[in-house]
Amino acid sequence: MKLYNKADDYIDGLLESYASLTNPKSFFLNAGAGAGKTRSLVNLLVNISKNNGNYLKKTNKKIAVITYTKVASEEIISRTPENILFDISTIHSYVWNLIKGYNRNIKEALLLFCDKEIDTYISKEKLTKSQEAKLNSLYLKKSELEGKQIFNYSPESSINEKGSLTHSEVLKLFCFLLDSNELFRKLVCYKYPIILIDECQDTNKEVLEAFLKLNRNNKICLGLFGDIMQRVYLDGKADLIQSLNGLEMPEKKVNWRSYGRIVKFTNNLRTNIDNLEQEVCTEDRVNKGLLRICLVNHESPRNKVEEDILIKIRTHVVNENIDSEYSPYKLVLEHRLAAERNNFLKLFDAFKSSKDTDRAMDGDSREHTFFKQIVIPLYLAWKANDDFNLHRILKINSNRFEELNQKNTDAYRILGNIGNDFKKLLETFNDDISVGNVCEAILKSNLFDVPAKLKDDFQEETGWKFASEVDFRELVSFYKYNDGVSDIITQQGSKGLEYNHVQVIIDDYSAKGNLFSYEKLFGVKKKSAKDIDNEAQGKETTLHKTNRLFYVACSRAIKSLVLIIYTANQQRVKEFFINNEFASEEEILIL
Ligand SMILES: Nc1ncnc2c1ncn2[C@@H]1O[C@H](COP(=O)(O)OP(=O)(O)OP(=O)(O)O)[C@@H](O)[C@H]1O
Repeated sequence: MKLYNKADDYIDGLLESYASLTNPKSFFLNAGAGAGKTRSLVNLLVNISKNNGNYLKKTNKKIAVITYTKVASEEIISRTPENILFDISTIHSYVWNLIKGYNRNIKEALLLFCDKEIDTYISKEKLTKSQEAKLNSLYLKKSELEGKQIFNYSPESSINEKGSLTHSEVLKLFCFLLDSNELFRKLVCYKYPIILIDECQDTNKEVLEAFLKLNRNNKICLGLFGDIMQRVYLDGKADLIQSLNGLEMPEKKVNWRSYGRIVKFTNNLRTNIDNLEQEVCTEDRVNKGLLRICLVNHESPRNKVEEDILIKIRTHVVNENIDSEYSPYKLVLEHRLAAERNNFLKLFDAFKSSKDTDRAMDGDSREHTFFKQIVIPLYLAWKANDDFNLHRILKINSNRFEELNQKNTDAYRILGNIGNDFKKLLETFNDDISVGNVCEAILKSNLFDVPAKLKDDFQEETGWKFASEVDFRELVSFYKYNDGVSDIITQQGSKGLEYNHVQVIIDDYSAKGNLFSYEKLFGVKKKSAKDIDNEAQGKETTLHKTNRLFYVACSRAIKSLVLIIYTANQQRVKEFFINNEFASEEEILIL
């Protein structure tokens, strides 16, 4: 039996005592990556269910568990028994379930928000053209609101149906009601005596403040789980630690995810920030784990460099018995870098040309659903010569079979026609077909309902107009990436996940955003005047944000971590790692 680190064994019992229904104590479990925060949260749910399940059922109370993503809620739901006792959801679903139906209050609040905004414009001496336009749109919104009785919202949808509440409105309404409506506040406290929030460092700051205030004035248990070093979204509360007066602050010390070398490296990334130092979980892991830092000239061809690194590290991993195989996950800064490596760059650029790139890229629109549910499976079944699946997809999705349900139909003729149209459709498929050609062929076949935006007038602002000219294979690759099936993921998107082998791709030169700058972090690029100014005022700078993202990405690794850094100054980056004692000479490869 390998000796394991017992330093945190007492934590789950402590949380259980805090989550008492008679003597609740609110807490913030602050712990580094891989410390088992999510595991402690799930254990707490199991304990609550054991200790208070019957009482909660009898009184119709529940435990609220708020996660950052839907995937995280699903993960917790799958690991939790007696789900009936818990409301496990994202913040948007949770707050909407609480406020929906309060139509009169919602209307009053929205009118109030509108009036406040109108007042700020009216009080200005002179308005610019865009401010005038905004003011007019507010008057219009106000008059529409006045005639509205029922408010709708769809938490999971990225498409904002006309007239439905927006994501930020729903959060704002919740905070407003919690603050101003005593009955609503009482209802929340009665229904949810324990409210647990995972990844609280990234929870919307207004909502978190509202919960903290609720906790100060009421007898509930607010349980926060998080790591301030892993705040990667701008919406989170930057001064979280300073606002936790009165909360218990247990800390977990052990890292249950990574091997020793990686734990040492990620600990180093926190020095001078909060000095949180983690311990390795078992004795046999202490001297294990691989770290390599590959410094590459930023003008080098990406594919060739990365292929060479893959071969080199694979040989090392296998020969040194670190693992029997090496298939790393690549963590990149932006979708664009993933597109370059996953063969959908033209499609990415097409989506980038749309008015709302995020929406075009998120894969949630009606057009995306059409492709994902029908067209891609058809194309893949055609490529695989899979007759069974081809006909299955046709049967499930084609509207033409409805004709068979009518009286006195000639089933033989109808099925014959469908078969002919399907055959013609498949004949148009080929390896070089474009997205537009596929849509055209599907429209012509009259077998499926094609969304309006994909019909002949491909609409420009959605990005589909340019996408129509792109090779259909790019769309196939895009959906693989979008569904998380590919081995490339963004650094932000990797939060909460873990992989045996990780390559963090650092390439400021291919990334187009300016929120992060690794070259500044490594001292290759000078800090901007704004950075220096922010620093002097104790405010957050690009360097802080980049360091946190770097920590999140590196701490996903279990057995090996390889940094591939494209830089304008390999020597300077080397000095950064050596001088800070982050890595040794042998761990750095200049390529
Ligand atoms: N006490 C434990 N014993 C064994 N394995 C554990 C223990 N605690 C956590 N783990 C494992 O360690 C890994 C990390 O746990 P978890 O995802 O809960 O950490 P986390 O603190 O939420 O991490 P992060 O903040 O990096 O997302 C998981 O594989 C989990 O199963």
